[in-house]
Amino acid sequence: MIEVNGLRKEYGDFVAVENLSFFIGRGEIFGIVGPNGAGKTTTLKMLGGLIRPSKGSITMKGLEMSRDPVRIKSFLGFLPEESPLYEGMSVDDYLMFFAELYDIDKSVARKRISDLLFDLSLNADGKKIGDLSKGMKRKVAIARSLINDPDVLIYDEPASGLDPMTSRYITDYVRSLKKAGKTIVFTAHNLYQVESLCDNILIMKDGREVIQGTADLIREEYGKIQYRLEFRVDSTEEYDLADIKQLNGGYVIVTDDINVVNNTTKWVASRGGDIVEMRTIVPSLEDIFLSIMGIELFVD
Ligand SMILES: Nc1ncnc2c1ncn2[C@@H]1O[C@H](COP(=O)(O)OP(=O)(O)OP(=O)(O)O)[C@@H](O)[C@H]1O
Repeated sequence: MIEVNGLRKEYGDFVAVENLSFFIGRGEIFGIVGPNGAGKTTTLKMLGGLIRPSKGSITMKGLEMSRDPVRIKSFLGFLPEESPLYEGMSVDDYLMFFAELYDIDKSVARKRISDLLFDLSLNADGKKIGDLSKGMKRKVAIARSLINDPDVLIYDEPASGLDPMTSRYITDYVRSLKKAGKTIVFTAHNLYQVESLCDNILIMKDGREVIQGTADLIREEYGKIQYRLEFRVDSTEEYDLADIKQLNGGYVIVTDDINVVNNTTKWVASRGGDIVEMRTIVPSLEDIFLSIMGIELFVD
């Protein structure tokens, strides 16, 4: 459904996205995660045809974005990170306004709007958009992204910054959109959300791919079982088996090598020290993500 090859985006001298390639099958959910500034929004904007890549190609349903942007946009639904809404309009008028932009027949639009409001549990009671809660505004933006009944949805952090209930609701709603056959690309900061929703995940850092694949593949590649050994000895001056950290008057090592654990245990015993605790840790996707980002885990 979507094929991206060698995508690059420069802003002046700054390269925001570099050599990104991926493939998304019909009806799949593809999640892009990465720290602030990783290039996620820039990537989505290129996918949405809002900005032009400096290099590389985007193909959707066999159409090339650089050649057929208008045709592609007719089957796209784009949800920006922050959606400017017309605050003075009612929800119905606002959605009808966008339906008209898409040239949708009035009676079809009316039915679609009423279905969307029902599906999203969005009862605005005739209020102006400006008077709605943050979660309701997000739902209005989602409804707008669906007004043309698109096949492909590009959602920038659809559920972030919302209360847990609305966030959960939107996550479940995205899942139901997949069931309805939509292909979805979205960015998120919440790794649990990504893992629960996505068929494939792309982790980005500094504009580049770190890894992509299923959550299981990422776990296999980066999520080796870790051993955490905490011990006490008088001095670690002669210890050179692993990186060592001081903690609570003792020492800790974290390693994926069981031999290091065994040899450290022997070394501690030979120095007359004590093992305080030995445990194994199966990293979650969140742990893997943080460790890819260079954050040291499991030491404390
Ligand atoms: N119009 C622009 N001009 C110059 N630099 C830009 C522009 N838009 C984005 N950037 C830079 O490109 C980099 C990637 O930005 P982008 O918004 O794509 O990151 P992101 O991964 O979406 O971050 P966040 O999680 O904070 O939304 C950042 O360093 C950003 O400052």
